[in-house]
Amino acid sequence: MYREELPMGGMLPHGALPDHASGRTPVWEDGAVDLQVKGLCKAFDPGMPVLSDIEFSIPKGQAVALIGSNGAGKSTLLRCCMHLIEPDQGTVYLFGQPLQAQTAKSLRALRSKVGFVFQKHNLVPRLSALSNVLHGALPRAPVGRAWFQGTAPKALREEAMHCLERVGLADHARKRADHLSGGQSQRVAVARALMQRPRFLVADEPAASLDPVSGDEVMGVFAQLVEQDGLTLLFTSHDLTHALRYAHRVIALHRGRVALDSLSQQTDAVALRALYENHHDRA
Ligand SMILES: Nc1ncnc2c1ncn2[C@@H]1O[C@H](COP(=O)(O)OP(=O)(O)OP(=O)(O)O)[C@@H](O)[C@H]1O
Repeated sequence: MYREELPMGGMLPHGALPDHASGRTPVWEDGAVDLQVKGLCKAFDPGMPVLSDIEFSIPKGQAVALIGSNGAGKSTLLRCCMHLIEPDQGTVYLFGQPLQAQTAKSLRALRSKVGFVFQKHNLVPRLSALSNVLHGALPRAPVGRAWFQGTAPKALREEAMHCLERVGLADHARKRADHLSGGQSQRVAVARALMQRPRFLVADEPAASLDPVSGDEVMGVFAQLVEQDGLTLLFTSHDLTHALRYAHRVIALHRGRVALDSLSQQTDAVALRALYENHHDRA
């Protein structure tokens, strides 16, 4: 059902992400686990838990949508998963490594394999799209001011162009970031994340500030990267339709707890929608 509904402008290859409606889901057994969360709890104020007993694992290559209403704890969970903020309890394993046991240097090394994309793309406005993409190489390449004025090594510039091609923006490489549309800017942010050569993409509401067509284009780019490059994807969204369309698996948070997980509950699209809307009504 959802396959025919994809309004992707041809960006998602036919037969790409699994079809919740048909119940056809890939087998994820015995593969590497990129992210494992065990017993995670977080409160910003004493006695006011924002996240309680969160548990899930994401195998390599899986696309997971984290959905929930405002204040459900989605962004806090993403940040705890990458140790951008410290959980109060629980353990997070990234690529099999427990994050709380890492030194600052080894944490940076693990995180360098994760490409982040946020709702606000945070591009440098006066720099070109290509220069913004080059920023993604900074963790692995020597930094130089002149770099961003066009003297980055040829190999890196070619790689950045390739990243722009992947998001359909090679023609806009020389355009200043502040002359791009919101959807184009977000795709440049995805290209910048790709320049990190990530294994895992994490996106916090990447389509929330975009119109529906641009939002679908950005999500289609993510879907293509999952399908073609085998990248793992974790994104938050308020939009159940996006979640069903662009993720293999949907995890819904409700008041800081996992209220449903489409993988463990083997829920089809109709049941998932009903469950989610039921949770919303009770929120
Ligand atoms: N730094 C912080 N200090 C105090 N409270 C915080 C902080 N960050 C988040 N919160 C609180 O934690 C709760 C969950 O917020 P979070 O941003 O994780 O939710 P969300 O599901 O991402 O919401 P939205 O969809 O609106 O972005 C909210 O009540 C929020 O006020």
